[in-house]
Amino acid sequence: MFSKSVLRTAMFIRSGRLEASAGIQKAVLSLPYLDNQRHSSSPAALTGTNKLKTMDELHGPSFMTSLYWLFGKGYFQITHQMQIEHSKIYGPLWKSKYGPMVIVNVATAELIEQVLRQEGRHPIRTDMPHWRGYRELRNLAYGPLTGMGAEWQRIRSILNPRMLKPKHVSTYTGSLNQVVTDFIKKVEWLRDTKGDGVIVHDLAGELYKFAFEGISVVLFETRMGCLNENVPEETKKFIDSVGEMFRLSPIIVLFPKSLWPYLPFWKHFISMWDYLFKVAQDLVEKKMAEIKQKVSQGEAVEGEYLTHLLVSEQMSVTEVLGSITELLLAGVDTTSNTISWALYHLARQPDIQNRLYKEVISVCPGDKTPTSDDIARMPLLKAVVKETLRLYPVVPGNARITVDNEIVVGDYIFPKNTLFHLCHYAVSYDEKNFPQPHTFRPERWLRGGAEKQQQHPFGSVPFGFGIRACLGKRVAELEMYLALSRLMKRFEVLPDPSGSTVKPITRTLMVPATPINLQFLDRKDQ
Ligand code: HEM
Repeated sequence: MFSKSVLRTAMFIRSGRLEASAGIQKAVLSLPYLDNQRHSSSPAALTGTNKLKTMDELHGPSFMTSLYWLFGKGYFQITHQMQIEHSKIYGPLWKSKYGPMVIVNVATAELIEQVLRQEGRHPIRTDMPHWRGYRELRNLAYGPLTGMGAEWQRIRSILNPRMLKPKHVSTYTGSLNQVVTDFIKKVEWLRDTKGDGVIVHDLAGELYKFAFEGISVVLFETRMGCLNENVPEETKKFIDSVGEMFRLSPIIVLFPKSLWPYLPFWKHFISMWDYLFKVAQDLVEKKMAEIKQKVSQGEAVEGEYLTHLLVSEQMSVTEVLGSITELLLAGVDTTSNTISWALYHLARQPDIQNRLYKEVISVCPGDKTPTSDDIARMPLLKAVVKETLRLYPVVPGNARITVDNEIVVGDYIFPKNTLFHLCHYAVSYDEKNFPQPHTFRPERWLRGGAEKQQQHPFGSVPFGFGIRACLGKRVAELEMYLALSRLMKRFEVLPDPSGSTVKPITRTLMVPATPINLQFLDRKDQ
């Protein structure tokens, strides 16, 4: 099950034919599966050299060539496609230069596994100077997205249990199901009042409000009214601010920090962050007032995520605010876009949709709403989500900086602080990993299938891997499973009659380039 090339490299180091530093030896030799494997040659040996190459020897586009690809050839918004094109030109490992920044691109499942398995104790995605810069400017705390080092680890250890432990996550099912009920009503209303009785326009936009309501109910135990007929102004502004912040982020980071204050959009970027923190601050303050009131009346203080964080006093209020803001930010268009893409494909493949419908009604007949136990008995539903995330990895290219030690990747040795760009998108479209890679085929994920057994475990890792992996994975999955299963039960989903297709673009995250419009017909038995 583990990558052959990691093993080959590791075996090679072990055989003593390689001059690697003690740090690398330790990192690679600590791989748990090393002793079980027998491979005779390393990638270096395969190329006929016993010496690892250095980063200087790695080829790839110059700064000017990269700029030409981004802005001349128009790949700026489709950098995920650029991964595929560049891997065809340069092979699975290449170096891109962006001014003073050098990025090592990694584009096979084996090599991605190698990078991730050699991570140190405190992995870093990127140093996010612009996001961290805002927090420094306003004297705010870093959250799980922007935190680093031991401080990040401390925050994660406090945030993790109630986000990732199945016994805690399953307690969110009831409130999430209420949000799904309201979303179904909203779909009916939108279709009947604005879509000639059949169409819901801009489904991703509507699901964004659903996801915002869903994550708010988990974090704050509060309904935000995002699914009301008239969405509160504050929510609309929050949505716009997240969008603007994500749009400006990749542009700002291209400039040196000293120039940021002079950029025409820097003030706008700051004001967007101000608004995001303000919304979170209002919610935290509201919750604190509720807790104080309960305490003063001698009542027991019980509640979900935010209450737990505030009451347990493991974090200061400023730290709670920093983390909650980042959870809100990370937890909305990730899930909403995935649900949108899943419905987009199910609408185009009625056979899969019908099988899914049958699976759902056999586990949850009549009016029964699904529980986490029910979801466990819906393998096709899970496969649909996995396949959607393979085709549209929300984070199509993830970054990693190796802070703790030098690492060996393929035939190369990289120094500390190398910035890797893990090309997940290119890998999930590699037909060696996924035959017919452009086709939506959930069955490739079903257990027992021949294809499943051949898949490389790092072929599609949409939530990341290791201790820095997604904090909201379990909540996101629960939310997506509940929404999709109940939508399937209630509606037959068909494509937009205009026949328009939707492509993804990358705006920090991968999002639909144009609105997704779908028809929602009542199931005959409803
Ligand atoms: C379909 C839904 C989602 C996908 C595909 C997704 C994917 C990811 C990925 C790929 C990462 C980076 C992992 C790494 O670097 O190895 C990440 C990080 C993160 N995600 Fe998610 N995510 C989703 C939903 C959510 C939700 C709902 C939340 C909040 C409740 C959330 C909170 C976070 C946070 C806080 C981090 C940063 C963790 C850290 O750096 O320690 N995500 N996510």
